[in-house]
Amino acid sequence: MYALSSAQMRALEDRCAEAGIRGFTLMENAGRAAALAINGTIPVKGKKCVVFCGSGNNGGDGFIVAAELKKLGAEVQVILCFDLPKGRTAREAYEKAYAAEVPMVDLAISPYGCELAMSGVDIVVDAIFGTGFHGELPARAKAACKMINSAIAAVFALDLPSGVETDSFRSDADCVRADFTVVFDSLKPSHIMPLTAKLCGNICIVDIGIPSEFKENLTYRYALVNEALASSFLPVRALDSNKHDHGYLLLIAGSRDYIGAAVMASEGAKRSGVGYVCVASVDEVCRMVASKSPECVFLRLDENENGRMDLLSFGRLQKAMERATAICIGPGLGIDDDTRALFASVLENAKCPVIIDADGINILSENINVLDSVTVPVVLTPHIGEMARLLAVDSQSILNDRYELVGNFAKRYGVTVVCKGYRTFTAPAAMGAYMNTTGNAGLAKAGSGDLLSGIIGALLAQGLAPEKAASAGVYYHGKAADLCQAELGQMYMQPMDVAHYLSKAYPKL
Ligand SMILES: NC(=O)C1=CN([C@@H]2O[C@H](COP(=O)(O)OP(=O)(O)OC[C@H]3O[C@@H](n4cnc5c(N)ncnc54)[C@H](OP(=O)(O)O)[C@@H]3O)[C@@H](O)[C@H]2O)[C@@H](O)CC1
Ligand SMILES: [K+]
Repeated sequence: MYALSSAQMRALEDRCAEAGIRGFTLMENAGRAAALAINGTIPVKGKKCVVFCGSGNNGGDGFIVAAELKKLGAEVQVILCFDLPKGRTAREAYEKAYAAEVPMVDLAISPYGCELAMSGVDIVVDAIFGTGFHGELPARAKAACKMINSAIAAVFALDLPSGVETDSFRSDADCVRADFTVVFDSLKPSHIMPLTAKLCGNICIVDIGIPSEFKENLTYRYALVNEALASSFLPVRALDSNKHDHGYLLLIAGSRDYIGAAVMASEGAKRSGVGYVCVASVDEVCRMVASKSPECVFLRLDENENGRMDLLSFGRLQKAMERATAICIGPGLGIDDDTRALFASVLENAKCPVIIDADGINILSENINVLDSVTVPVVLTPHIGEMARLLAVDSQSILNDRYELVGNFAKRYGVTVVCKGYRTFTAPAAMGAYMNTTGNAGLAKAGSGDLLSGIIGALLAQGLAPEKAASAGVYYHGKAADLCQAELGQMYMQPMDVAHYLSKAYPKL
């Protein structure tokens, strides 16, 4: 499911106008559909309803809702938060409510009248601001939002809760906290981003008469990754295919101190459809992976005095790199001069997509500009702490502004970034974000990231575009964790258990 930005919504409105569909027709459709959605949730007949209207088109929708709710038998009042609408379309809507004899009270002139209107209210409709809102709520709107939030009533927001920005995921501290949001035509980015999504309550999307063909060629900026989208990204397995048709993942992972990372990454990879998993590592790691995954092939590299891969082995690695259709580097690698040089050589010589995880990310953050000379697609899978290191800021700054910071980083370096954490999201090199909908706190354990990098690596190796491999990988990793949690519980579950549940998570092809 995709979301449209406020600019895209405006462009659609313009396109409708060019096609002879009046703004007022869309507004009437929106208001009627919203009134029906409200009545479908809580039958309004005999109920006391208050509609807070702003002076823009969101307010215009509010006037239509007020007239429609009255028709449905509700006892309705409008609270005018600002001056009467100046725009022609919203003015027409106001006149409709006036003609329907909906009582109106002005917040600036009669605060007491507004309090009276709100006493014993059952349903509140928030039509103060919609997609036009930006910045901070003006004082009068703050007062209105406080009245809405303190009412013991069901709160329905029209399009967006007032005080929530459409595209930036910022919201005013006093914004409306809705129980339900009636969304017009399409989701907007803030409906799906976790911090603002929780302000919307339950979401109901209604058709307002914008022809669907107008949306066919839009470049979507934000996508909510659900089963339908994730499964549409998965590779198709031809009936007559053989192992060579399904890719060759070269997994450069592990060291004497971090043997398990390669075990988990290879487990994720081999359970995700790839034809070959080749593990390149020191002898002890190869032995351990072989004992768990006899299906893998191995490239044993010399071990240096720190128990890490020795740069002198790089010649042998290069041969495997020629064959690889994707490379995953980083899990359990450790950091020293050899692994730094090994990492730099892999980036320099890779001819296929590369996924960089864990210590690969830590090495990269020492000199992020090496990405400027990389010509193959790159996927990075940092958690918040690693992302902070990549951006050289503190973790709290990332948490405050993660979509913008990570999105700008992905664009600046031309890489796909999987920013891991609560509601992991994937920022492609182009623009926007894929918001994940699966996963739980049982994944907050060492090894989960290794498993994920193996899964994404396997999907990349099968030829998926980086943002599709990353967002589908994150989705099925999270779905497997949700299935695992349901049977084993968050305390007990381990990444290797999650790998087992991939069998139930992936669609049966
Ligand atoms: N797209 C469609 O097809 C359809 C859309 N419809 C409806 O239109 C809604 C969008 O309407 P809208 O553009 O008039 O903006 P709205 O949210 O009512 O705000 C009003 C004005 O407030 C202003 N403003 C902003 N921030 C402010 C601040 N901090 N403090 C003070 N003022 C501030 C800002 O003016 P600005 O400051 O930018 O000059 C803005 O223009 C949309 O959500 C949906 O409900 C439907 O009718 C059906 C068809
Ligand atoms: K609103």
